[in-house]
Amino acid sequence: MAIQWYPGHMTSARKKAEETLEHIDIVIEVLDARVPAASHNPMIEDMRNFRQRPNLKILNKADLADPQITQAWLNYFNSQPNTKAVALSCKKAGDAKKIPGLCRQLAPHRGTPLKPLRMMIMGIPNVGKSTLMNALLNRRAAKVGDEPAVTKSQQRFDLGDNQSITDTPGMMWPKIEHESDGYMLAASHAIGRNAVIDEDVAEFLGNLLLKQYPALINSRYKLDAMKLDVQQIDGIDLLQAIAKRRAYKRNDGQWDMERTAMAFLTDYRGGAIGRVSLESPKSRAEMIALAAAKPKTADEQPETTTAADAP
Ligand SMILES: Nc1nc2c(ncn2[C@@H]2O[C@H](COP(=O)(O)OP(=O)(O)OP(=O)(O)O)[C@@H](O)[C@H]2O)c(=O)[nH]1
Repeated sequence: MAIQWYPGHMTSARKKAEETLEHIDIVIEVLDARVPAASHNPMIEDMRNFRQRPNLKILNKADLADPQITQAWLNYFNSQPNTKAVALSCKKAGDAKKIPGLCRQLAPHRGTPLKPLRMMIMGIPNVGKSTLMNALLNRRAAKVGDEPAVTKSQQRFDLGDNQSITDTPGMMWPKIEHESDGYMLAASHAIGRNAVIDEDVAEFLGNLLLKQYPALINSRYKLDAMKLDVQQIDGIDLLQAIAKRRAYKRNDGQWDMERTAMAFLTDYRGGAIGRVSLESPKSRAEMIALAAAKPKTADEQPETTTAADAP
């Protein structure tokens, strides 16, 4: 899949974030609770470690994620040094209000008139940074939209009580190592439509959800009424079944798979299928072990000098 996910404005956003971090006490990294590892930007980790700043990880959109898997992720993140993790839904009134208190626990020496607590929200596009910001401020200070890269520049706000918070634009990193991460990010809308083919993303998502949540898929799309066995079909079969059930046809009489893919992705993004997570700490560890065991292609091999090359 060819994904152009590193537009120029993200390079300047990264440089600006590096500068601001010097004057920040806590990094609040917002993740998508349905894909907490895939939505973690390793560049943020590098910057944070360089400045040795503690880290509050917000597993946001927890209202859309599988609660059991979210708990497994919280256990995993909370076992990491200098890190605290919480799952919440920024859309729920009150959830975001817990954040300053949690940050104070990570930086107990801050939050006085002489040493205010300076927090900074970071994360990839569309994970809910601006929604969180607005919930903290009780007003629409930052623009929100269900598409990547709505926020274009940093904004700093005074929260009162010797606390300030800086919102940053969504930041991606130049090379996504695992292809499945690219698909998960596209499904969750961190990567825009112009970078990926919706039908490929929908097929990937269909395969994954059929395996992990067959009952939810069956119930949403009434597959048994179409005499389809949810255990036996794949992502393409699922999309074709949705196209037929909803009678999505093009003018030339063919099934409209583009419209079907969009409808399926919209269902997932809005939670219409149910509460689902695309990865767990266990599935993540398995995927990484598998990728490490896979022989590298010629492109991925480090350059080596063979005896034949020797002078
Ligand atoms: N269901 C649900 N949706 C959420 C939650 N938080 C944010 N959203 C939605 O997710 C979409 C993206 O939210 P934003 O706050 O604009 O995300 P952002 O991270 O600021 O995005 P960029 O500006 O692209 O970096 C919007 O449609 C929000 O309404 C949540 O906790 N639950």
